Amino acid sequence: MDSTKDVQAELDSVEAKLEVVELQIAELLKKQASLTSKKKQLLGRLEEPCDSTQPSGPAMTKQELLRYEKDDFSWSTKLKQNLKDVFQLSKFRPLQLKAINLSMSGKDLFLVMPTGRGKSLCYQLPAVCSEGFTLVVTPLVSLMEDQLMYLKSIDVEAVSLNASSSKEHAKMVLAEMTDTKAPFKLLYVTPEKIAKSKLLMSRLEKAYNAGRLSRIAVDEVHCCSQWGHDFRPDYKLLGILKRQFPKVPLLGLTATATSSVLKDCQKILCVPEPITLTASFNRTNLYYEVRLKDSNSDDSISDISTLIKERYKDQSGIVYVFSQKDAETVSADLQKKGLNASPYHANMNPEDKSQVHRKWATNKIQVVVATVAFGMGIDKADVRFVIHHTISKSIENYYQESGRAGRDDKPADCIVYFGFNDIFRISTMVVMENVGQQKLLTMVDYCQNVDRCRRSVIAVHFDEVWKDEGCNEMCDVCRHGNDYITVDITQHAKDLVQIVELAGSLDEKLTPLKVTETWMGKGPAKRRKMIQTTTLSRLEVEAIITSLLLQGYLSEDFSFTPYTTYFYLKLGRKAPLLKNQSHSITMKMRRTGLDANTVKVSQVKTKGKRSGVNAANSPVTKKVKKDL
Ligand SMILES: Nc1ncnc2c1ncn2[C@H]1C[C@H](O)[C@@H](COP(=O)(O)OP(=O)(O)OP(=O)(O)O)O1
Ligand SMILES: [Mg+2]
Ligand SMILES: [Zn+2]
Repeated sequence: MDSTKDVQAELDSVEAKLEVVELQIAELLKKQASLTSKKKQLLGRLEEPCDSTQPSGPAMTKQELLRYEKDDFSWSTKLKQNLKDVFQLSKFRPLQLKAINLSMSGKDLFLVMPTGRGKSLCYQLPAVCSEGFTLVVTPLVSLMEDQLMYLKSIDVEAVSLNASSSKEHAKMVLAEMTDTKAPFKLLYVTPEKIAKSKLLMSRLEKAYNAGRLSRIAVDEVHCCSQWGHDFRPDYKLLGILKRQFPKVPLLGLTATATSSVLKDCQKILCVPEPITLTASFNRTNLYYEVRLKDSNSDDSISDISTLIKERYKDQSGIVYVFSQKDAETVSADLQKKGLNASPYHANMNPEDKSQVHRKWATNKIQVVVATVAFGMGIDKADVRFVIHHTISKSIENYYQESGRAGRDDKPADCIVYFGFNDIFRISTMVVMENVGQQKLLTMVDYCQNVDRCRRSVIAVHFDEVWKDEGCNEMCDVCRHGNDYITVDITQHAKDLVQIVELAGSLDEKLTPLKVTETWMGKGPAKRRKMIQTTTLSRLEVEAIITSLLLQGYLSEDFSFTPYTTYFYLKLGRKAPLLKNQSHSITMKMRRTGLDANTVKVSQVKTKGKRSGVNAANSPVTKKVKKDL
C-alpha cells in the first residue's frame, strides 16, 4: 500500500513539475512570437531607406538603386519608343522602369509585385528592345496562350513549346532559335519542357553560344519553392538554366512570395546574388471585409445576391467557391435570384470555359461563380467585387484571388464569407499538402481577427513593413475601430476539453460538428449529464472553438479511408495548461455588427447579450478589456 502511495506522490510531483515546464514553454512560445515580430520590425527598419526595395543579393545602396530609375541609359530612348508604339502605354507603373533597367544592365532580379500590376511588361519590353530572344518559363499552357494572343495583337513575334505543340511546330521553333534572321522575340516554355527535352536544352546551348539568348524570365517563380503555394516539382530542375547559361540575366517574377520562399527560389534557380525588388502589397483601392456565414443556413447566398444587386448593380465581379459542385449550385441560386451569373470550374469543357470567360470579359455575364480554376491570367480591369463564398486555403491564395478586383486602380471590394464548417472542408483538402494546414490556419486567423487592420495582416504575412495609417479605413476593422471586446474563455475551454477527453475515454472521435452540438446540449442525455453544456449561440460556440484551434488548445485529427478524409478535433498541445488553476485564455470578439448589412454579426451581439458572451450577463465570461 505504502509503495502505491509513494508512487502516487511521486507521480503528483512529476505532474506538478510538468505543468510548470509546460507553462514555461507557453511563456517562451509567447516570447518567441513577440521577438520574431520585433525582429521583423527591426529588419524592416534597416531596409526602409531603400523605399520598399530590398536588395537581398549584392549590397546596393539606395543611391545606386535610384540610378536605375533614370532614363539616360543607352537603351532608354528605345524603351520609351517601344512602350508607346508597341505596347501603347503612356508611362511606367511603380518599379517597372527600375526592374527593366536592372535587367537590361544584365543583373539577375527577383521582382515581387502584386497581381495585375504589370510584371509581364518587365520582360516583354526588354525582349523587344534586345537582340536575340527571351526565354520565358510559364507554369500553365493557358497563361502562355493568353500572352501569345496579346503579343500577336500588338505585333510582337512570340512562339511557344509545350506538351501539345505539334512536331512540325517544335521543329520549326528549334531551328529558328539559332537562326539570326529568326523573327521571334519571346519563346515561352513550360518547366516540364526544360526538364524533359534534351533537344531544347541543346538548342538553347547553341543559341547561348551564338549570343542569341538575351534573357531568361521565370514567371510565377514562387512555384520553385516547396514553401510557395502552387509548388511544381519540375520548377525545381530550373537551376540548370543558370548553370548552363551563367551570363544570361535571369528575371524571376511573382505576386506572392515571402522572403523565405524567395531564398528557396534563389537556391533552386542557382542565382547567386539576385537583386530583389518588392512593390508594396498595399492595394490602396481595395476595401477588405469579412462577413460571418451561418453554418446552419444558406443565408449567405441571399446576402451575396442582395449585395450584388444593390451595391454592384451592373458591375462586374467574381464569386469564388470551394468546389465544382458549389460553382454549379451557387451560380444556379444566384440565377434564380435574377442575377446574370455563370459557373466556371476545371471540369467544364474548354469551349464552355472560354465562352464564360469571353462573355464575362465583354460584360455579357455579370458574375462568374468560380473555383480557383478561374485564376492566373484573368486580367479584366473593371472588376468591382471579388466575393469569397468560402475562405481561401491560404493568405497567398486569398491575396491573389481577391487581387483580381480593381485592376483599373478604381475602388473595388474584397469580401470573404467566413463559415465554421468551411474550415474543415478545406482542411481535408489541404491535409496532404506541405504546411497546408498551417497556411489554412493563417487564413482563418485573418478572418477571425477583429482588432488588427486586415491590410496589416496581409502586409506582415508578406514580410512587408507596415504603417497603420496605410489603410485609410479601407478595411472593416479600421472602419469599425474599437468595436470589440476581449472575453475570458478559460471555462469554455475547460468544458470543451472535457468533452473531447470524455469522447477519448469512450474510444470515440468527435467531428467539429459533434463537438459543437455536444457542447450545446444536443448529444445523448447520458452524455449530457457528464459534461458542462452551454447556452451560447451557435456562432459564438463556433467562434470559441475556432479560437481554441488557433491558439493550440484544440487541434486537428484526421482519419483516411480510400474514399474520403474525416476530420476530428483532439486536444491541442496547450490543453494540459488548463489544469493549472491560474492559467487563463482570452479571445477578442466583435461587439456589434460589421455594418448595417451584416445581419449575421448583429446576431452575435444580441444573442451574446442573452446567452453570456457579454460579461455583465455571464458568470463564466468575464469582460477583460473594453474598447481597446
Ligand atoms: N505601365 C502600364 N500602364 C498601364 N497598364 C499597364 C502597365 N503595365 C501593365 N499594364 C497592364 C497590362 C495588363 O492588362 C495589366 C496586368 O499586367 P500583367 O503583366 O498581366 O500583370 P501581372 O503579371 O503583374 O499579374 P499576375 O500576377 O496576375 O500575373 O496591367
Ligand atoms: Mg503575370
Ligand atoms: Zn485597415
